[in-house]
Amino acid sequence: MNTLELVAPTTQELIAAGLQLPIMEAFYTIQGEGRFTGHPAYFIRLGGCDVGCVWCDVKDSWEAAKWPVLSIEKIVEDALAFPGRLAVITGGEPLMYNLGPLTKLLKEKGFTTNIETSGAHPFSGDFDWVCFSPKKFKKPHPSIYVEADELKVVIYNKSDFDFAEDHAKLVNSDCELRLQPEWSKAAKFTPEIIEYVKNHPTWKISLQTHKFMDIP
Ligand SMILES: C[S@@+](CC[C@H](N)C(=O)[O-])C[C@H]1O[C@@H](n2cnc3c(N)ncnc32)[C@H](O)[C@@H]1O
Ligand SMILES: Nc1nc2[nH]cc(C(=O)O)c2c(=O)[nH]1
Ligand code: SF4
Ligand SMILES: [Mg+2]
Repeated sequence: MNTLELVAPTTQELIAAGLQLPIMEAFYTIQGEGRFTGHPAYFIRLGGCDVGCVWCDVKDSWEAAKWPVLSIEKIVEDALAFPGRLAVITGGEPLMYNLGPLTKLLKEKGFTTNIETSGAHPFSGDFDWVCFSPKKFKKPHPSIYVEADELKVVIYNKSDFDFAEDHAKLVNSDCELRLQPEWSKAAKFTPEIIEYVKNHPTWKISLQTHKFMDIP
């Protein structure tokens, strides 16, 4: 006699498959940074990051276990409640997860998909725009360099200009290059970034405009 045993997958297996993901928060706002500054967008912030930037503005996100695990169907259903159809996947570090199923479903439902990533984990997902923000605290995975549409380097100290140039050599020639002042050092570094961009015109400035507008 044949016995057919059906074992339900565990949460860990569903997360590994990218069918469920830990969600710290999701909110409809205005993209504050980079290429799509000013565009209305639905942000999906995944929990979990192992990069450890000393100046990270969302340290609460780091511990994945703190956040509820939702199915990708629920994540996309929640996004559909708002009129905008630009979805930004961020974190935490979103590439800690398999983003294939979530981005496939978002696109099936009519969303344009953008990602904010440090590139510290292997690339996954179907994205219309990849914003790559490399970090000294954990080396990017080599898979990010061909994917990046935008290189957005945070300037926290002087050596970050050289770090930015080193990464500019590694991305595609059509990748947009931006320097973004670290928020707490913005008063000190914004004037230097302005001079740098004027003297190195392949670069542009990105500001965290949502913080000036006092929106999420
Ligand atoms: C919070 S991170 C999440 C996505 C991903 N872990 C990453 O770092 O790209 C989103 C963006 O905010 C930037 N960021 C984080 N903290 C910042 C700060 N204090 N000042 C300026 N930019 C910051 C990151 O470099 C990244 O471009
Ligand atoms: N408005 C707004 N724009 C953003 N662009 C990137 C953000 C992020 O934390 O990934 C972010 C964010 O947290 N809020
Ligand atoms: S990689 Fe992103 S989420 Fe992680 S610590 Fe750095 S800025 Fe924060
Ligand atoms: Mg942010």
